[in-house]
Amino acid sequence: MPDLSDSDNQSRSAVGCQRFVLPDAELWLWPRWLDAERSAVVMQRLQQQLQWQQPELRLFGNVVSIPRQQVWMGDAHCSYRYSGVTFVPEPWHPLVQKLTAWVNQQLNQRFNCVLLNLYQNGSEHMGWHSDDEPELGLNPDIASLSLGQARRFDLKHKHQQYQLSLPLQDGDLLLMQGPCQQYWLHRVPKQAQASSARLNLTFRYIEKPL
Ligand SMILES: O=C(O)CCC(=O)C(=O)O
Ligand SMILES: [Fe+2]
Repeated sequence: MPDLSDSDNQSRSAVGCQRFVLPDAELWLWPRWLDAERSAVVMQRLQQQLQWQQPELRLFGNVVSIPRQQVWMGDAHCSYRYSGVTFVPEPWHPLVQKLTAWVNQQLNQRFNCVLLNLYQNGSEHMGWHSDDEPELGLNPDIASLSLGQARRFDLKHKHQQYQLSLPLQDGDLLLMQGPCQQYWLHRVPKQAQASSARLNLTFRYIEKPL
């Protein structure tokens, strides 16, 4: 088992980090932030050890299962409501907690909850949305770590003709900053040629109520 605390990952200013300055958003990408060996271990353990769920959501009046599996995890106060359903967080899995601490240290963040998404193959996907739930506050920073099968991550501006696609590969860490969630949508589209599983973790911060 690779020691996840033995990090030689690059800091934010290091070579290898790509910065995308967009209208109304800023993105940072650290390709291969997690090396292939660590990534494979993390992916295998989390696939096996988490209680993956496929909740039903109400979308435009219809009740449908989400086209992927997910786990909502974090500090106890981090309940999260979207599409008419409230998700109470699972307690921290030690490996997810370690990754979160690691991301926080390297990105100078204080993420305290994580949405884990498991896409078994290219037919599983996530539609256009913004992570703009009120719990996250205005202009939240959101980091996303991708493991396994490479998938396309699309972004499009809500009011202007801007679009962007990033191929997110095994081990890549992406940070969305600025008013990205207010002005942009993002999605993971279906991709027929993607035959194996991808696990994605999005790190978020929810303030503790007084
Ligand atoms: O799987 C991904 O890369 C995107 C996940 C995402 O957008 C989300 O969890 O809100
Ligand atoms: Fe999202």
